[in-house]
Amino acid sequence: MSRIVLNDITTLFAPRGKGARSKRVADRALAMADAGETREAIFTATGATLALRNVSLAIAPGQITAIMGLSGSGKSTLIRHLNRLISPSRGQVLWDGADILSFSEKQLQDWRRHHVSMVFQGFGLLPHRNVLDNVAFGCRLRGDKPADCLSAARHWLDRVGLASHAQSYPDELSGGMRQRVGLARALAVDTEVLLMDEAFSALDPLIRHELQDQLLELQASLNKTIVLVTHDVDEALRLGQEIVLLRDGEIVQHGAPAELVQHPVDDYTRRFVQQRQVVVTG
Ligand SMILES: Nc1ncnc2c1ncn2[C@@H]1O[C@H](COP(=O)(O)OP(=O)(O)OP(=O)(O)O)[C@@H](O)[C@H]1O
Repeated sequence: MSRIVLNDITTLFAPRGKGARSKRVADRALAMADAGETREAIFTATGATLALRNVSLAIAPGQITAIMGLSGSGKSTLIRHLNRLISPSRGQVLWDGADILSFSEKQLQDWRRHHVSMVFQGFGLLPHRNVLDNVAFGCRLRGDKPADCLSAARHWLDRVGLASHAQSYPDELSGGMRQRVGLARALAVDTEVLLMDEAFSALDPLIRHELQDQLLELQASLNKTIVLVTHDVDEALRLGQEIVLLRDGEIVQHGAPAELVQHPVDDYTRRFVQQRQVVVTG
């Protein structure tokens, strides 16, 4: 059963402003969204961007879910709801049935440290700490014993093929190596859920491919719940066991890769998956 569920999420980014005015704008934009107005119409009338509209999604446990869609379709906004980096204007984000939007700051911090980690596109490494300390960082932050964190860090550095670079600093590594460090750091925290926002996008195609293979190899034994955002249809189809296709903030289709390829629900989905080069069977 899914531990993490988005329940009818609608998210607006209102123009900067204060108090009553800002609330009036948000209410008007929500009313327009409910009336089925387009994003453009809502933006023109209110200045608010409708990033997600009525998104409901149960994340498959122990599998890789790939969120794909064009630029601006709402992918990053969606994944950031899963660890409450962004809160919706309306709707619920449930963890084992409890709404994480009602968590206190302390509960939220504890929950993130124990259950959900994130790998970013920009690597997010600490420049003044060596690779080993960077990998151990999330585990240390959680308050685990330093020796345990270092031992986990060594283990994961070894698994991503960077054991010999433990004492290097981030600026001494290539982009691909830095992303491996980011991945090792997320794995060293050993959370059940791993969020990856365009984690491989900045890398050149060959290295990207290599890292995708590495992720698949690791996942074969880890069986983590992984949610990854990508605008690259090949990456989504290679890695995802479940694919969620977004358009203009709405889920157009959600299913297994073969389902999207063989039974696209509309022309948009068909055109999207037709760009692929990978072979999808099943
Ligand atoms: N902080 C923000 N303030 C205002 N608008 C925002 C903010 N973040 C995102 N948006 C808008 O919300 C919409 C969805 O953005 P989002 O970043 O989720 O899309 P995306 O699919 O991840 O795009 P990309 O692939 O280009 O990163 C876009 O129209 C974007 O301009």
